[in-house]
Amino acid sequence: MLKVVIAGSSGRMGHALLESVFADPALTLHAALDRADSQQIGRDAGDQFGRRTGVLVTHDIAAALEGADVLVDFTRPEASLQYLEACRAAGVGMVIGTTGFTAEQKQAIHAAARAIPVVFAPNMSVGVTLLISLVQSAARVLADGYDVEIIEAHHRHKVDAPSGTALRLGEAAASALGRDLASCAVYGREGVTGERDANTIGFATVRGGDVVGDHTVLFAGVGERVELTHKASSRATFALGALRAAKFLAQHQSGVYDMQDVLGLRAAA
Ligand SMILES: NC(=O)C1=CN([C@@H]2O[C@H](COP(=O)(O)OP(=O)(O)OC[C@H]3O[C@@H](n4cnc5c(N)ncnc54)[C@H](OP(=O)(O)O)[C@@H]3O)[C@@H](O)[C@H]2O)C=CC1
Ligand SMILES: O=C(O)C1=N[C@H](C(=O)O)C[C@H](O)C1
Repeated sequence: MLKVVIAGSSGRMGHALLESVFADPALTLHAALDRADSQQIGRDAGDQFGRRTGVLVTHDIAAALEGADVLVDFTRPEASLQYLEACRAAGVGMVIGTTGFTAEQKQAIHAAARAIPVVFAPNMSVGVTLLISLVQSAARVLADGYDVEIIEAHHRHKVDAPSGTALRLGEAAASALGRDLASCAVYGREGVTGERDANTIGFATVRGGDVVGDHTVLFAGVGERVELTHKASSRATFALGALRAAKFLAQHQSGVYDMQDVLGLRAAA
């Protein structure tokens, strides 16, 4: 049985992860972590599902990692980096689903992954992992005369924009087109913007209600458009992917992996 620690256990993804761990006989909940000031501290991690697990929610990271196999993190960048340092010190692998990292914070993840295995992906669903490959293929075919725009929609509670997935899709399109996303991205438009620069990749963000996560990559040419869309209807898809990543880590050495590695799609990318 793989012993899993869930960070951010009282969050939206924390709930989805706990449910998926309880449903998988190959996994056992080793510890559940939350903020020191969370009202969940000291309560049974199964309380919100009407079950008794014997695992009390804690903020003691070092104690939570004792004897653990993997930590799964869907929190905020500053919390993820604290968990990462503790995982590095304890020699425990980590699945990072959190989004919104700066370039420097991403470098810190790569540095820690010299010592421990890390799966780091802004979207753990099978569908988005496939979408990344489809976008790369489409961008190669539609390299000339097609404008690339990325549209994403999420629930009203999301704090980062554009979504990590939208940025990853933008990187996939940019690399297939031989561009650098940092210098060609346009994040929203307002006022007299002038005509569209053909070399840019545009991003548009929608926030509202309970949208789990929609992403469209639009290739707009003259006389036609190609739209590649993924819509998540349940967080279970992300949780199942993250737990698949946790099992993958148990078989791998140090390094940074993504969901293409976990799903064995790397060669096809
Ligand atoms: N890779 C993927 O497939 C997916 C990634 N995500 C990403 O996962 C992250 C979490 O999303 P979601 O579950 O909706 O967010 P929530 O806000 O619902 O949950 C975040 C959890 O992290 C905790 N947390 C926040 N800040 C800290 C901190 N400084 N120290 C310790 N714990 C902290 C929160 O505690 P508290 O409530 O007390 O603040 C909460 O338990 C986001 O970055 C999101 O973009 C989401 C879905 C899929
Ligand atoms: O915050 C969310 O909810 C999600 N965040 C991820 C992202 O930023 O890409 C993935 C998913 O779309 C849900």
